[in-house]
Amino acid sequence: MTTDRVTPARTTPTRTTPVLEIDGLSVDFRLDASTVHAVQSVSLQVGAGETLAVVGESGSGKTATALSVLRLNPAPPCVYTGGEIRFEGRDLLAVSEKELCAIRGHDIAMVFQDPMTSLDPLQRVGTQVAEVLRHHRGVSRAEAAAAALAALDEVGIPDPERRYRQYPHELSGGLRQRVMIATALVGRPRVLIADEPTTALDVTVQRQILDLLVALQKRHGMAVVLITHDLGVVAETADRVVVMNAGRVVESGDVMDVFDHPAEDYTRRLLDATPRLESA
Ligand SMILES: Nc1ncnc2c1ncn2[C@@H]1O[C@H](COP(=O)(O)OP(=O)(O)OP(=O)(O)O)[C@@H](O)[C@H]1O
Repeated sequence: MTTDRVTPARTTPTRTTPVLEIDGLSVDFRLDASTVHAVQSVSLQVGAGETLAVVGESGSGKTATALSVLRLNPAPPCVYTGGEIRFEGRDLLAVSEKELCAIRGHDIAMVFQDPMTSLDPLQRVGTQVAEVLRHHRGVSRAEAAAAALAALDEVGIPDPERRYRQYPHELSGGLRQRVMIATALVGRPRVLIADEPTTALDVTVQRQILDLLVALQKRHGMAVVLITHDLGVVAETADRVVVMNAGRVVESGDVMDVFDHPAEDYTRRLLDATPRLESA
């Protein structure tokens, strides 16, 4: 039997000091004939060891918000029209491209839905993981290779020595996503932004990847921003949730509070569209 209520499967831990803070962010896409106000005065924050889920229907501005953190929205047509994104006392919308380059992948990393678009098809996967360290940490080739191998092992890739030398097309979707996670985490970022990291995978592999992300977060104490359509995933993995609609935050709070007592009709409708989850 299914009902329309999601039951969160875990309690919400204490909020920690924010590592990343988005404050009043507004983002437009200026097209020839019109302007899309994709993100409107969005504020959110995430602390070390905490998972913040960002949910909302398609087109609600989740990805545009996430990409803004590293200024990865395509400009043009993207224009950042307001707000601040604070990381370690710096406003990421104001720092130089050089500073931002040093932060990307090192302090703040991202994992996307489709690893095929993020991985270089012409480079061995191990080399791609190692490149992050070569680029950001300036370590020797041998050190980077050893760390990349360890990272492939850590994300649960079987026979990592062999996989290291393979190209993305030789790996399954699940293994490719593990490589992406290794690439994101090898630099030991303080913030991981995961945008629909399991959507392209089949259901059993989705579960494995989510479990992996949760385990890695616990081990390394990262702040995680998880963008997803799947409120079941939110109930199981996130501490707090931000609900977006039409570019705005309509509701936010601890997952259990928001899911048990949604204040907004929009949140209620999202929850109503989600099959019941059994408590763990
Ligand atoms: N590069 C772009 N050029 C023009 N419009 C864009 C661009 N990227 C996003 N938009 C628009 O901005 C709005 C927010 O899009 P966004 O991708 O952030 O939504 P989303 O909530 O992440 O959706 P989904 O869940 O489908 O990924 C949408 O109206 C979208 O069409």
